[in-house]
Amino acid sequence: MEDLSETVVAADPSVIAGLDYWRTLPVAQQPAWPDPDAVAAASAEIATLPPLVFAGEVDILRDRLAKAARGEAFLLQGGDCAETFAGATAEAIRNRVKTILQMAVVLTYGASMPIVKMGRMAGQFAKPRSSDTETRGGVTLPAYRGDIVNGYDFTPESRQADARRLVQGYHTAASTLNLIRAFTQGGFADLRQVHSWNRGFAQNPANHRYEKLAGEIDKAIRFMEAAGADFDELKRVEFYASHEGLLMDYERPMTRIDSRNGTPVNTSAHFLWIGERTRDIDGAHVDYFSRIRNPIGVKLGPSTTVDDMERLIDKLDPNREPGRLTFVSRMGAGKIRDALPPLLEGITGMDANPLWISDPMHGNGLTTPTGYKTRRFDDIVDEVKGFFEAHRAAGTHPGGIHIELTGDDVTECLGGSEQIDEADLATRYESLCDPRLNHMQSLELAFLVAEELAAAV
Ligand SMILES: O=C[C@H](O)[C@H](O)COP(=O)(O)O
Ligand SMILES: C=C(OP(=O)(O)O)C(=O)O
Ligand SMILES: [Mn+2]
Repeated sequence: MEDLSETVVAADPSVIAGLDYWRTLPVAQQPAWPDPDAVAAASAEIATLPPLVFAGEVDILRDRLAKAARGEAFLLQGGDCAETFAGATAEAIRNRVKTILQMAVVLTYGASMPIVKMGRMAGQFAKPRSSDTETRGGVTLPAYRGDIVNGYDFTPESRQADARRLVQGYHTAASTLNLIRAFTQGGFADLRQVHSWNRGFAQNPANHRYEKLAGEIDKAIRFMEAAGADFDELKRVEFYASHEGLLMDYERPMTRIDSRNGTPVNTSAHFLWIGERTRDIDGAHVDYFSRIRNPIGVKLGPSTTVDDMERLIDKLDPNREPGRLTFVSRMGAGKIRDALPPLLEGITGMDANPLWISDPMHGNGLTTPTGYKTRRFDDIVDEVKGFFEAHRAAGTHPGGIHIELTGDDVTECLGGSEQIDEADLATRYESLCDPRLNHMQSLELAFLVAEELAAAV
């Protein structure tokens, strides 16, 4: 009979102490909680709740990302800038998952390469801000820092940080992830459903192009099935959850010890990234993330020096473990061709193997005279092109893209073949933070990236 008993390894006390070392360091971008006892109680409650992801899944993802770093796969990471509690509806979650599945099909088909699918979903609730406050009509209040911290309504009550939101964040992440798992494990993501993922979306040129491609895939599947191939393996799709690891009063209590080997794993998401504003090498975030086993990302903006990058590699990936470290380049279309090549060259002598992905969103923000935060689709495309060019020149692998998107027909980014202009932004602008590509713009971008990828492999 099979022995089902597990060897349970307890954590070394110094490992646990290390997980709290960040508390002695400068910690950027945390809210001013008015009631520290309530925060301590919420964190203690979260620490007793079940993990949202398992250490074994995290390890599989690390292998997938290692493949992407070697140029044998490509990471597609996308979702809201700021998920909201009210936005965690079945329809919105389904539309986002469908959009990512459709983009992944376009990329797989165009580049004949496995696509690692990952949502900025099920925990993307905390936001770093440029300013601690926001002023409207002469009134100044704390900035909105994401639903896990405070409310968006512009009143003193709503903008005050509220520790009860930490626990609500956990439960909203749990129900979102539950639905994602149902969609991706229950047959909905089966490649034989490739047509149905397009149902319900408005008809437009990108959809039309997608339909054509789906028809070709359908034909190929029917041919292979007739020839005896077994496609049941395609019923389930691996789909990973990720968010910015920002809010320490949430991330620390979600950290658990893997009983199989005594190492700490953050169980709030498979993958977490450190933002551009919190990647200080001597700061709390980098220290905490250096101690957990999940694959992690670091955003790199245009001011990043080779020295910054090298110190991050040594601190976060001292053992040069394949799949452990992802650099998310977010330079801006006007800067990437100057800012990325020195980093790609600088790394050659380091025996390091990070995955490089492009976030073409965060370096391309602009505010219209009417006050909308937006981005131009053309700048986004141009930055992606600059990212591929830099890798081509350096002989390194362009390993993925990181996109703010939604499956809904919002009007938040300018351009695309629908030609959204400044006046259109008011029609359907729903993001509480940064502008997202809508469904059609997301598909269009996928077709463009597929062309770049096909040329790169
Ligand atoms: O994704 C997030 C934003 O880029 C970040 O929160 C900064 O936004 P802000 O300049 O509006 O504060
Ligand atoms: C805040 C974000 O990005 P960055 O840290 O690159 O500015 C984000 O991804 O929403
Ligand atoms: Mn954002």
